[in-house]
Amino acid sequence: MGSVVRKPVSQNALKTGNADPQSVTNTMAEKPVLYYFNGRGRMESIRWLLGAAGIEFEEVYLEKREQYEQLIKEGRLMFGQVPLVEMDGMNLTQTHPILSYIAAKYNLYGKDPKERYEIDRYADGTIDLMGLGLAYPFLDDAGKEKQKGLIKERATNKYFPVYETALKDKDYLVGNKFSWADIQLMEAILMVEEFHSDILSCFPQLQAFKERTKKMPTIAKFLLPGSPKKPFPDDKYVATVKAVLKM
Ligand SMILES: N[C@@H](CCC(=O)N[C@@H](CS)C(=O)NCC(=O)O)C(=O)O
Repeated sequence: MGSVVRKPVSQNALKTGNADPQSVTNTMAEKPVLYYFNGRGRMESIRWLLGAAGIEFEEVYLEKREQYEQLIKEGRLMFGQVPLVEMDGMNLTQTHPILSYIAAKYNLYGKDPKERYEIDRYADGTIDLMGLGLAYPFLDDAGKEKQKGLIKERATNKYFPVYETALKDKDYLVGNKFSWADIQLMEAILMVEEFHSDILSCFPQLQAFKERTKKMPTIAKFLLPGSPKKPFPDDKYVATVKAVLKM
C-alpha cells in the first residue's frame, strides 16, 4: 500500500522546498514525474529508458533538504531513498524494479521469463559497471585517478567482452529484438567513453552496435543537446547531493 499515490503534494511546492502538507492535489500526473537531483546518479538509466521508449516525462529536482524530508514525511520513499518515479498512480522506488516496470510497460522486456532473465542479467552487468562512474564524482583527486583506471580495467576485461561475444551474430542482446538491455548497454558504452575515448578499439561489435543504436530515432533525440540526458556530473551536483542527503 505504501506505493500508492493518494494526494501528491504539488510539484511546485516541492520545487521550492516549501511544500505545505495541506497543499495537495488530487490530480494524477499523466506523464511520469521523476524526483531526483539535477544530475545523472541512479536516475540516469531511468531517463534513458523513458527516452528510448519515446515517453515524455517531467522532473522535480531536489535542491534542498526540506524537499527530501517532505517526500519522506508523505511516506513516498519506501526506504527513504530516491530515485522516486510517480507513475500510473504509484510511487515507484528502487532503481532496478523501476526500470523493469518501465521496460515491461513499453514492451522492452522480452517475450517470456527466460528472455526477461537474460535482459535482467545483461542490464545488471551494465549497472555494476556504471556504478563505478556513479561513485567517481564523489572521490578525491587520487581516488578519481584510481577509479578511472578501474573503469578501464573492468570494461576491457570483465564486462565489454561479454557484450562483444553476445553481439557477434545478432543486432540486439536478447531475442534479436531491441530491449532494455540494449539501452543499458548504450548508456554504459557512452559513459565509459567519457573516461576512455578509445575504449571500443578492441570491440568491433560494440562499435557497430553503438553506431546503429545512436541512429534509432528516440535515442538520436535523447542524445541531442537540450534533451533530458544529464551532463557529466560537476561540483555543483556533488555539493547538492551532499547537502540534501547530509553526506
Ligand atoms: N537500492 C536503491 C538505492 C538508492 C539510494 O541509495 N539512493 C540514494 C541517492 S542516489 C539515497 O536516497 N540515499 C539516502 C539514503 O540511503 O538514506 C536503488 O537502487 O534505488
